[in-house]
Amino acid sequence: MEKIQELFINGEWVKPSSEEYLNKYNPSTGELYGKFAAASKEDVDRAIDAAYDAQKKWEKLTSVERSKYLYRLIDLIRQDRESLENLLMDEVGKPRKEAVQEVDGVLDQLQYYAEFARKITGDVVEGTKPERVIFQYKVPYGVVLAITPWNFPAAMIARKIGPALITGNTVVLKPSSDTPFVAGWIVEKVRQAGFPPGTVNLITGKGSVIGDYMTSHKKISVITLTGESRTGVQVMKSASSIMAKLILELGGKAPFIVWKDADLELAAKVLMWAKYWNAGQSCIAAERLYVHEDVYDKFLNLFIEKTKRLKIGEPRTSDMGPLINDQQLKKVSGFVEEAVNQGAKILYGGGKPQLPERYSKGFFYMPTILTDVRQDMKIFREEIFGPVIGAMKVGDDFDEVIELANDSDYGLASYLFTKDVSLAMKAAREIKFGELYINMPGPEATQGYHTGFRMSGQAGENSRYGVEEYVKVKNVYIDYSKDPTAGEVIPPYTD
Ligand SMILES: NC(=O)C1=CN([C@@H]2O[C@H](COP(=O)(O)OP(=O)(O)OC[C@H]3O[C@@H](n4cnc5c(N)ncnc54)[C@H](OP(=O)(O)O)[C@@H]3O)[C@@H](O)[C@H]2O)C=CC1
Ligand SMILES: O=C(O)[C@H](O)CO
Repeated sequence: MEKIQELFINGEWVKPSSEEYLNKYNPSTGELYGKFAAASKEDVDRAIDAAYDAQKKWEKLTSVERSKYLYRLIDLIRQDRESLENLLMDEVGKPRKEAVQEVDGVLDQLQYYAEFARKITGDVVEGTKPERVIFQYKVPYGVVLAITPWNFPAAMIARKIGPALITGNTVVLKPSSDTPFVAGWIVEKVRQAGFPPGTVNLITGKGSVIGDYMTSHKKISVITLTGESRTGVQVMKSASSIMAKLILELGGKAPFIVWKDADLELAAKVLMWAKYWNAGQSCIAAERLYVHEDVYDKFLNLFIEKTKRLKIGEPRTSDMGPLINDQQLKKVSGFVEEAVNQGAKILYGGGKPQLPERYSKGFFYMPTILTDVRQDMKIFREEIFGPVIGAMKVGDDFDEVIELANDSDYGLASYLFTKDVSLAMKAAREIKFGELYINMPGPEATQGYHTGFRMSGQAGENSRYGVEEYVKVKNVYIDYSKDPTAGEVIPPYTD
C-alpha cells in the first residue's frame, strides 16, 4: 500500500488544507516510495498557534513532570526500534549497522535530555544594597521551530525536541522533504506517549515554499536548523524580522591531517569511517586530506586497499548505500569532474558502481579518491557531501598545515593523526574548528558541545551548553528595605 505522510497539528493527524502531496523516492531503487503532505500557510498557522497555546501550560509543569513524557517516548521508541531502523534503511539508504547506530543515538540523546530534570538552575545574586537581591531565572523561550536535515533524520530530531521540551518550550517540527516518514514515525511515538496536544506538531512541505513564512512567524521564538550553510543564511535573513533566537548547525569541510609519525593503520581505519559513514553525507565527514610527504604514497595505498574492500549496494547487506537523491548524485559527480578538469587525478573510483538491475536506478556513487588536489580547487573549498575525497601532499612545516586546515569558510570538525604530543597540543590551541579529533574517530558525543566556526553555524547542540540554548535568563530585582530610594540619586524626581 502506498505510504502517505500527513500533518500532525494539536495532537491529531490531519490532511493538508490544500490536499496537495509531494513525492518521496527510494534512494536505493529510484522508485516512488510514498507521498507526503505539502502544508499550506494556513496549516503552518494552525500548528504554530497550537504550539503557542500549549506552551503556556507546558512550561507550568515541573521539569520532572515533563521528563516523564520523554521517558515514555524513549520506551516506545526502544520497543519498536526495528521499524525505525528499517525506515532509515529504506528512506535514507543507510546501511543496517548505521541505522542501528542512529537509533542508538536517538535513545541516547533523549535519555540525556530527560535527565536534565531538576538540573536547569538559575542564580541568586546579591544586590547593590544589603536588602536588595537579584533572582536569575532560567525560563523557556516559547515556541521552537525545529528544521531538520535528511542525513541523520531521526537523531537530528531527537537532538532538537529533547532539550526544547525538557526546558518547557513546545515544538513545530519541519523535517527534510527527503525524510518525511522518519519524522512521522517519531511524532506518532510522541502521540502515543501522551504529550499534551500542541506540545509537538509536524509540518511537512518544501522549505523553499513555506520556509520563509515559518521563519518569520511572530509566534516563533527559537529556530533550530540543521542544514546547509546557504539555508542557514536564508533563515537568518527571514528570522531577522522576528528577532528569533537561532541555533544553526550547518555545513562542514573537515580537514583530515596525517603527519609523518602517525599510526598509518589507525589513520586509514578512521578515514574509512570519516569518509564513508552515511556515504560521506555527514557534516563532520573528512572532506580534505592533508598527508605528510614522507608517508603520502604509503598512506594513500593503504587507504585505497581498504576502500576497495567496501561493499557498495542496498542498505541491508552492504557497507555503503546510495546518496539521498538524484540531485545529490549529480552534485557529487560534478565535484569529481571539475577537479579532474582542474588537474586532479582519480586514484580510485569516479562514477556509478556496477549493481544488480533492481538497483541500477539507485543514486549510488563509487567511493572516490583523487590526488594532486590544490587548496584553491572547488573540491577543497565547498562541501561535497558524498564518498569523495581529494588528497594533498604537505611538507614538514606544521604551521603551514594548520594554516591550510583553517583556510576554509567552514569550521565544524577536524582530524589529526600524530604521535607527537606537542604537535597535538599546538593543533588543539591553533585549530579554528568546533571539534578536533586527535587519533580517534567521531562522531560528536551527546555530552560534547556540537558547534562550528564561520559558515558552519552559530550557537550549538548537545552538552549542558546545548540545553542552555533553549532558556533565557530573566532577572528579578527586589528591594525589601523600609526605604528603597534612601541614598539613591534618582534624577529628575524630587522629594
Ligand atoms: N552541523 C551539523 O550538525 C549538521 C549539518 N548538516 C548539514 O545539512 C546539509 C544536508 O542536509 P539537507 O537537508 O540537504 O540541508 P538543507 O539545507 O537542504 O535542508 C535542511 C532543512 O532546511 C529546510 N529548508 C530548506 N530551505 C529552507 C528555507 N528557506 N527556510 C526554512 N527551511 C528551509 C529543508 O527543507 P526541504 O527538505 O523541504 O528543502 C530541510 O528541512 C549539509 O550541508 C550538512 O553539512 C547535516 C547534519 C548535521
Ligand atoms: O555529522 C553529522 O551530520 C551529524 O552531526 C551526525 O554526527
